[in-house]
Amino acid sequence: QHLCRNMDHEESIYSFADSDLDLSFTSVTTDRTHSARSSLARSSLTLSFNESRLSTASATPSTAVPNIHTRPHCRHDNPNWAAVNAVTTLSSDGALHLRHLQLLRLVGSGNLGRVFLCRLRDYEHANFALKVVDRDSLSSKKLSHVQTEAQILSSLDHPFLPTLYAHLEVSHYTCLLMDYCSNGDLHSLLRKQPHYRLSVQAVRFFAAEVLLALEYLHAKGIVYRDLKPENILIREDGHIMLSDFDLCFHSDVSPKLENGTRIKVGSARYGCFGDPQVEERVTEFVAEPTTAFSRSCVGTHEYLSPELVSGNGHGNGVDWWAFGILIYELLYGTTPFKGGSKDSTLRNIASTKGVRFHAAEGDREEPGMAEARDLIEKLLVKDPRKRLGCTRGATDIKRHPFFNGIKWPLIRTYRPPEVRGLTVKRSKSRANVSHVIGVSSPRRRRCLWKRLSRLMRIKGSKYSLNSNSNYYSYANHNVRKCV
Ligand SMILES: Nc1ncnc2c1ncn2[C@@H]1O[C@H](COP(=O)(O)OP(=O)(O)OP(=O)(O)O)[C@@H](O)[C@H]1O
Repeated sequence: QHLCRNMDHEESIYSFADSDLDLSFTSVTTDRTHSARSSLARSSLTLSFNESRLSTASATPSTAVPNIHTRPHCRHDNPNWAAVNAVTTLSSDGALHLRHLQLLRLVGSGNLGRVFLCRLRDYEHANFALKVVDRDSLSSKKLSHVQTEAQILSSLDHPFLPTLYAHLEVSHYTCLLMDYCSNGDLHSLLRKQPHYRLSVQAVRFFAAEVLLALEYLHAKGIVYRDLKPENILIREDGHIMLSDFDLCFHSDVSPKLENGTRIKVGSARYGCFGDPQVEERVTEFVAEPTTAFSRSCVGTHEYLSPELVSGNGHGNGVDWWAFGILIYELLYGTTPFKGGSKDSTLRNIASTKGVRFHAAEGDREEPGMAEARDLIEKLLVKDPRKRLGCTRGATDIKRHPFFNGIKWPLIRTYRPPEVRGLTVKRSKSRANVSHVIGVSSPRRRRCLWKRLSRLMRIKGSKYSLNSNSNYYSYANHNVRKCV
């Protein structure tokens, strides 16, 4: 074992070579800031009736095979890629090895493995998360989950999903190098809020980002099946990253362009700020895995949909149900069908009783709550055939009044809401903005905002905009036609 330990500010830093490995890391300190997942985190269950999983990829050998996932997420403005590329350029076989990594601390452990904060040697500014799975300690079923996760991770390219920088198979360990989320998970953040509740504006922000992540997964035919606040990590910049793909299943999807959908738009005569709404027929892209089917009962009790509980088979609708539960929990601090025990929770879900909203006494109705309740009711429809999202996916959900005003392509540039316990670092990197809106430099961005502000002044608006404005400034004022 080649571990060199360097105690620095009570932080253990480990550098190691690939040979003679012991990655049990029993002596590594745990992250105290986020203490990984809170002890109240709910664990996922897996009960297989007739497993239909992704075909599993064969293990990648540890050496001599380039294990870097350079495809499509390789953007020059991502400092993590720059660091990985620099290291692998100097590596004799062009591959990344464990010896290139420095483990800083343990950030959490789950069913399958442990996750460490780490850096590449000599690249102090690029933080990564390394998920280490000891394959020898896992059942064949859990091993298939690891392979599912690795396979899905390697196919993702979305700002609200993890980038897999490298996949290492070393001895009996599988190591996945991903983006590190310094703000912990949404479940821990929720527990820091009064009554475990977030404001409507904060919920709208997080839900909108989760919706985009689910939309992307579904467009690839991936049904996620484990949506819950514990699996929504928060990056350094306050934007989300959905994690934990071991319970996903894969299905075919046939993307379609649908003509003739009627949507309400601001009238051209009134420009950005016109109240009168006119209807317009639009062509929409719909990519929803409506034929997805699995019988495995997987997920987390409080988030299981009725069709999952019944065990007669389920499809894409389980994610839209869970999305409804998520919005409910973020707003109300608890889940709607929770009972005194796991069994009674499952009974409540399976019963014909609909969702009920528990307002705490003395609660003032926040603007947006009525829309939120309406959306929740439409998502928590027990019959998946009638549930919002099940036929046309996120396309229909995005149009719900709860999300009114959100400029979906710009959401990556919105400033995250101010939430107790959330420390947001404004990224100076261009990657922060260019991924979605294609504005390639801060200078160009400033120009865009200047032009936008000028345009708004011309239109006689009393509102001013700047690139740091919080997203709900946009949400409240319809600037649709201006951008
Ligand atoms: N990229 C990351 N950045 C920061 N923390 C992370 C990251 N990935 C995972 N974690 C934390 O590490 C812990 C375990 O991670 P994860 O849930 O992926 O492991 P797992 O073994 O798949 O767990 P599960 O039991 O949910 O299947 C969690 O507390 C999670 O919040």
